[in-house]
Amino acid sequence: MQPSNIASQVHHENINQVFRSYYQLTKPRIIPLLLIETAASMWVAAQGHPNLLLVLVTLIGGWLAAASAQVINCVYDRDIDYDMERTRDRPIPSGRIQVRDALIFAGLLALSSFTLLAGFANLLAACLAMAGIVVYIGVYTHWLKRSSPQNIVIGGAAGAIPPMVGWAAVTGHIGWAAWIFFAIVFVWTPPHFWALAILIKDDYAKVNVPMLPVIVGNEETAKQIWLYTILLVPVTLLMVCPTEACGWLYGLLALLLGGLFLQKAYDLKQCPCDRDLARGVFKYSIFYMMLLSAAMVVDSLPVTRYTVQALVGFLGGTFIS
Ligand code: HEM
Ligand SMILES: CC(C)=CCC/C(C)=C/CC/C(C)=C/COP(=O)(O)OP(=O)(O)O
Repeated sequence: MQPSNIASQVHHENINQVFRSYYQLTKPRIIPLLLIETAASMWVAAQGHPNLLLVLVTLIGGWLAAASAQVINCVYDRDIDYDMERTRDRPIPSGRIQVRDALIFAGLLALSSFTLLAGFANLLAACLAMAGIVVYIGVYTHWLKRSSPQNIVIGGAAGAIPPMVGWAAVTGHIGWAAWIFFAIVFVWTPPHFWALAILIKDDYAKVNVPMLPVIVGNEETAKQIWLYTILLVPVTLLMVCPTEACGWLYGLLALLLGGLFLQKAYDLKQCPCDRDLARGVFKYSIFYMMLLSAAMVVDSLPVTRYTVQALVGFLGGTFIS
């Protein structure tokens, strides 16, 4: 190969590496679920037919805001990320990205998110996305993560904001159903995170981050996971009654998915040191939120509503006659 070709190949690989590092800084694997919730909320708010261009714009705006929040979190936590095995290879602790560059990147992401949402959705959606960044950084990362075992209970409010962004983008206000979707994610977050925290508590203990299992042990954490899961099921049903934002198909699926969640959380409560059970609850929590969101979308579609109505009418008629 010619020296000039080798130089150009090396140059391309370096550029790819830089892009990859900035992408990695946004903790990209977490964001899709936040966007799935945002989209589901938009489908429910628009009763099954949201403007698809608005959905696209809102998801891009939501992605930019969540990415900005994660980049600032990576800057703030670079000291502990360096000390934890799991996070040592992140772009800042491994020296691939400088703090100043990361902050500029985060600023540009937040600015693009605000501009896009304010310009093409509405100001409320844009402000809510910015509130998500403020709560995640101010309340969770700065205030509570290193000082309280309840850090993710209160700080988890940040992760519950995306459905509100979606609702606001469609309706221009925050309705009751949007608050209930917020509550669903809020109550779901402790089982989601504490199950994982049982698995990685040694890492957190090493850097003095008081995650619940580090402070109270696996048994009490598993009990708390169980209690939050019990609370989660009725909260999901509030979307059906009294708000009537979702129909009975969603209600049925929410019960089914919630029942499985309860089963897994109960098994973990019985054997709090079983790492496979903890991993099972963590993985299921993600699957659960995806399917619950999908259930909201399917339920909101006009075709589903007609079919369920017809079916209820038919069964009712058969039953009466
Ligand atoms: C304060 C609240 C939360 C905390 C502390 C938390 C913490 C974590 C942590 C530490 C991981 C492992 C990530 C890694 O190894 O890099 C994780 C994974 C994940 N989280 Fe959360 N989480 C929270 C809320 C949420 C919310 C609201 C969502 C979305 C609705 C979410 C979705 C996910 C997903 C999808 C993964 C799996 C990513 C993968 O495939 O590796 N999390 N979470
Ligand atoms: C609307 C909007 C902008 C919302 C943003 C909400 C958001 C980014 C939620 C993510 C929560 C999360 C994955 C925390 C990871 O905890 P950690 O950072 O303590 O995990 P670590 O131990 O892996 O660093």
